[in-house]
Amino acid sequence: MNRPHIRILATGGTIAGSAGSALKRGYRPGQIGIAEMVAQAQALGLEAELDGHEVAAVGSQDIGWREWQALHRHIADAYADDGVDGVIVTHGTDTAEETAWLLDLTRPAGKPVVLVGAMRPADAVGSDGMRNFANAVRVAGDPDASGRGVLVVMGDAVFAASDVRKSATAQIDAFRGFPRGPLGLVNPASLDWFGPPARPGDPARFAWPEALPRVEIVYAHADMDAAPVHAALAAGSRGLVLAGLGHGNAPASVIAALAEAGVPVVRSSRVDEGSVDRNVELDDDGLGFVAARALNPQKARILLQLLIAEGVDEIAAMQAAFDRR
Ligand SMILES: NC(=O)C[C@H](N)C(=O)O
Repeated sequence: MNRPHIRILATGGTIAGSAGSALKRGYRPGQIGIAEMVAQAQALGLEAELDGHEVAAVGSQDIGWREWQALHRHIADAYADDGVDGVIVTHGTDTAEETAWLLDLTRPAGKPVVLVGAMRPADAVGSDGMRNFANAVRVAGDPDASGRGVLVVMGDAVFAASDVRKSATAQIDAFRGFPRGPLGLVNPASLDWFGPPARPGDPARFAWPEALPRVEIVYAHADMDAAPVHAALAAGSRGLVLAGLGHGNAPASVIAALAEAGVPVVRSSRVDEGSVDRNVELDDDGLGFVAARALNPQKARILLQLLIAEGVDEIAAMQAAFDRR
């Protein structure tokens, strides 16, 4: 079999991070250039041809619209290039789930697109970066990875963009999938999928938007008032996501302010696990809210931004998009 040709799009993150000493805790993300990373990977003898582009060199806390536009364009170029079999995006782990989900919603489920990061910088004792990278090469080069949407490879597991979430601040095993766990397990020598691709041949769900509208997340807590809702609206938010208590709840004064906000409101939860469903403790039909279902607040925000950008304004149509995920 021919060796797959994989395009690496580098954005920085801890996978390219350096502390300057194996024993230092402090480090800076995005220090190792793509040429060096590709050379290190090739020295492992991976069965793939790699070419690299540096899209950015930042911690993913600084990733946003500019980098997303560039990634989307580079991935479209890779799709159009018959010589490229798959794409890897090296990315910080803090916002990997948001980038993966945005790309997943705006790209057809064709050639594999795999995000990969690391929890420890490249020069740390027991660094996970090169192992995760070698795993990502195995996934991106596997024809069976296509038709699964954008994937995230971390900690020897492969996750779907819709499910993946960072759920630990520092452990190597920081990523989980909800409601589905991993789609497969991977190591540098082997890859096992737990089922066939769910979306073979699926087109993109959304066209790439000209801009993303401002959507704020309101984080709920005990003894809260409606000031954050008013502040978000004053800042020009065109939609709101509630990172709610439990099943997407908030104190009565906050719910009243959300119902009167005059912009679409999606109820999600600050709790890490479980779905937020319609009309359970709150009358979503009467209040005009959308239930985020299994999407966490940061991913609900991206979906709401795309819906608003596309001109969708009916609550039922928005709810249908969240029901489908
Ligand atoms: N582990 C990491 O990659 C964290 C880093 N702050 C980033 O997201 O870029």
